[in-house]
Amino acid sequence: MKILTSTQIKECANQSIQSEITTSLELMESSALACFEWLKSRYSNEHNYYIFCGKGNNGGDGLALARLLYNENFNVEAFIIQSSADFSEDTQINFDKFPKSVYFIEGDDFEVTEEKAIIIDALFGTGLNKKLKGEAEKIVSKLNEINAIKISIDIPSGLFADSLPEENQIVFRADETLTFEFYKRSFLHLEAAQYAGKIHVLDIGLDKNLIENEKTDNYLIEYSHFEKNYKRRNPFSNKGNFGKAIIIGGSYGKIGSITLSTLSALRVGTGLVFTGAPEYGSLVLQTIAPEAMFFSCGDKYIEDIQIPFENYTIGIGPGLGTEATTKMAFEKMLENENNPMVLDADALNIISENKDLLNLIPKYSIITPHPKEFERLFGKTNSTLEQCELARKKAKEYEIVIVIKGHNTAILLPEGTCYYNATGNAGMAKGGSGDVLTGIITGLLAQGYDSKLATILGVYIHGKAGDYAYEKFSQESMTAQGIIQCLSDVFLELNK
Ligand SMILES: NC(=O)C1=CN([C@@H]2O[C@H](COP(=O)(O)OP(=O)(O)OC[C@H]3O[C@@H](n4cnc5c(N)ncnc54)[C@H](O)[C@@H]3O)[C@@H](O)[C@H]2O)[C@@H](O)CC1
Ligand SMILES: Nc1ncnc2c1ncn2[C@@H]1O[C@H](COP(=O)(O)OP(=O)(O)O)[C@@H](O)[C@H]1O
Ligand SMILES: [K+]
Repeated sequence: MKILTSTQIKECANQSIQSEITTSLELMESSALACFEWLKSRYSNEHNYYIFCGKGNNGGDGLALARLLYNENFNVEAFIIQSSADFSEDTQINFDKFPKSVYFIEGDDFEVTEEKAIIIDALFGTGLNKKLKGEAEKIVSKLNEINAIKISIDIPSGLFADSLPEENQIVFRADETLTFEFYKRSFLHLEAAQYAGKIHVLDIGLDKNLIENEKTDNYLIEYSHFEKNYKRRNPFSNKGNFGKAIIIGGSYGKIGSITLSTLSALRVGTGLVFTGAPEYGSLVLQTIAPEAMFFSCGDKYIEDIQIPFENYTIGIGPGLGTEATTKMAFEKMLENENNPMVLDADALNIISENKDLLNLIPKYSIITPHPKEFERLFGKTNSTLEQCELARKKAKEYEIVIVIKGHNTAILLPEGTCYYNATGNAGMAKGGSGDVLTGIITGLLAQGYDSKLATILGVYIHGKAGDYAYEKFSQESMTAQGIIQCLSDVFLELNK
């Protein structure tokens, strides 16, 4: 899914209107209708709906929604922010059409009975031009204190689509946001996402051809991406058709991480998986992952990396350690390899201590830092959006794929595009989840997916398996091994 800026979204709406595909009033009605249908499918008319509206078009959506709810006998009260601004043209029409009287409010002079209350935030949408202050700030502050179900229309009031809020900025805190046609980019960054709650993208009937023509460098990964690019297994194939993944890592006390990566590479369909680890780990690896082959790279730590065959894809880093001999072995390996590989964890920590090594990373390799590892590699930034933009620059500069892991993992490609992921959950915020991702991406790369696809599909599958593990085991009880187990659910779904 494309992620467009608020200006582009407005442009799409304007063009739909100019080409007489729709009128602005019809767009408002269809937005309100989409919200109404969504609400109706989830909440009964036992609730009391308190709809807070501004005088712009976001408020118009709110007033049209209030009318639709009222006409179907829902309990609705509409509140309108008292301000010197006039209603926008369409909002005035919807204000006139609302059959009930409304409350004009200033500051905190309004009451909401908390029991069974649903607060709908239609104060400001994408037309907000600066931070909330004065009366608007007071209203939102009070709404944030009320104990009720809170739903924002299009975007939480006080938030911008294309930039992030500062600390202490007043923003409506929604449980759910009903956003129109596109994810706003800010929803994919922690600092803003905390205000938006669960995001639901509603179709309001904007012309899909116009959307198709809009240019962007930011996308959200969707299931269709996976469906379209997934390579089905030919019935006549043999193990030689599905690549050789070489997983390298592990050290004394950290054999578990390389075992997880090995199991993950096996579970995404790789033809042959080899694990290069210290001798110390061979028994564990051969017992837990008997399908993989083992080659020794040292005693307790990795000291020398000699890969005993050709045509392979390396994934290196989990549990690798940063012993002096390991660093040397790693550097030597980087000097000798030319094919794209996956670099994670300690492989990145070693590079952080010697930035010249960045230049040795083979083109189109994939690095998978979490935000702290990214910071150690490329420096501090003031926000996750700035970090993402720095990653875009670095991905271009070194011609590598950078995966910044987190709730909404961001993938930055050498050509300058960013793909965000929305699968996964907080049950994955545990040691070992990242090792699974390394194994998945290495396995896909080994099977002949190019670096871009291996990463996009890998990150998506990893989160999706995490979501299945959540259903099966709960967020608390799921483990990295549970994620690996649930990879089969993802592939079964795909093969249905
Ligand atoms: N473009 C689209 O595709 C569509 C947009 N719609 C709705 O329209 C919204 C955008 O509407 P508008 O552009 O009218 O803008 P908004 O309704 O977001 O806000 C504009 C109003 O807020 C006031 N305002 C702006 N910044 C303020 C601030 N910091 N403090 C106090 N007042 C402030 C302005 O004076 C104006 O009255 C969207 O978020 C969406 O809800 C939908 O109705 C239909 C389709
Ligand atoms: N709250 C969350 N929501 C979604 N995914 C998450 C969340 N927390 C962690 N993850 C995912 O789990 C993985 C954690 O990786 P990482 O931080 O390297 O952990 P480790 O090194 O312990 O395995 C990443 O892929 C990340 O995207
Ligand atoms: K809003």
